[in-house]
Formats: sequence, C-alpha cells, structure tokens
Amino acid sequence: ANNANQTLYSQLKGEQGLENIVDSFIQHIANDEQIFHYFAKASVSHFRAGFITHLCDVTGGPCEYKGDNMVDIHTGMNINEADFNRIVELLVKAMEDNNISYPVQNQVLAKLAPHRAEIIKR
Ligand code: HEM
Repeated sequence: ANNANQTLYSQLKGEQGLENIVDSFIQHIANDEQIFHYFAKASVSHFRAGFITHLCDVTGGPCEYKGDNMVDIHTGMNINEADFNRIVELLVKAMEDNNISYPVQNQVLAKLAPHRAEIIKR
C-alpha cells in the first residue's frame, strides 16, 4: 500500500503525533547552545501551541493557524542562515525520535522551506 492519498497530517499520526514531535523539538531546543538563547524569554506554552497549530495547518490537518504571521513573529530576532538550518536539524531529530519515515520528514521540510525568507535576517 502507498500513502499517496493520506494527508501528511495523518502520516505524522495526527494531533497526538504532532504534540509528541513538538515536545521533542522543544527538548532539543532547550538543550542546544546555538539556539536556546532565542527562546530564553519566550513563553514555551505559547510557542508549543502555535507551532503545533501551524504544523497541523500546513500538513493538511483540521486546524487553522491564526497566530501572528512568520515575519512579525521573527522580526527583531536577526536569525541567520546557520541558525535557521540548525532549527531544521532539531525538527528532524524530533521527527526521528518519533519514528517518522524519511519521505514523510522530507515532505514536512518542503512545507516549511517556503517560510525561510520570511524568517531569516528580519
Ligand atoms: C521553518 C522555520 C520556522 C517556522 C515555521 C516557525 C514558526 C513559528 C511559530 C508558528 C511560532 C509561534 C508563534 C505564535 O503562535 O505566536 C514561532 C515562534 C518563535 N520562533 Fe519560530 N519558526 C521557524 C524558525 C525559527 C528559527 C530559525 C528561530 C530561531 C533560531 C525561531 C525562533 C522563534 C522564537 C524565539 C519564537 C517564540 C517567540 C515568542 O513567543 O516570544 N523560529 N515560530
């Protein structure tokens, strides 16, 4: 069987799956010297809820992200390319922790890649 007609959301194991991935992602951020400082003053619960809903929305799940847009959120952070790439690596680790297959991981990254220019050097 192939998964061509399943949403990416369902291949990530739905809402519970996204919660597990984002919890793991937050742990990796907390332990990462390169990235953690960006989040030192952020509200973890706000970030968790917003990131889950955004992922749910872009992967075809039953959610509509109504938070601030990517430019407004990240303006003033002065995020460089290396730090953007590092966050992507931490998200990949979080998906690996949760046994998400490489093809599915790559589809998730493809959904996030278009936001790159909205986030870097703002
Ligand atoms: C594809 C990449 C990224 C996406 C899709 C993304 C998305 C988001 C979303 C949805 C939120 C929650 C906002 C809300 O609900 O109000 C958020 C917050 C945040 N993001 Fe990103 N982000 C990305 C990359 C990055 C990078 C590379 C950094 C820093 C290195 C970063 C730092 C932050 C911080 C610190 C917050 C919390 C802001 C606060 O609440 O004070 N993000 N991001």
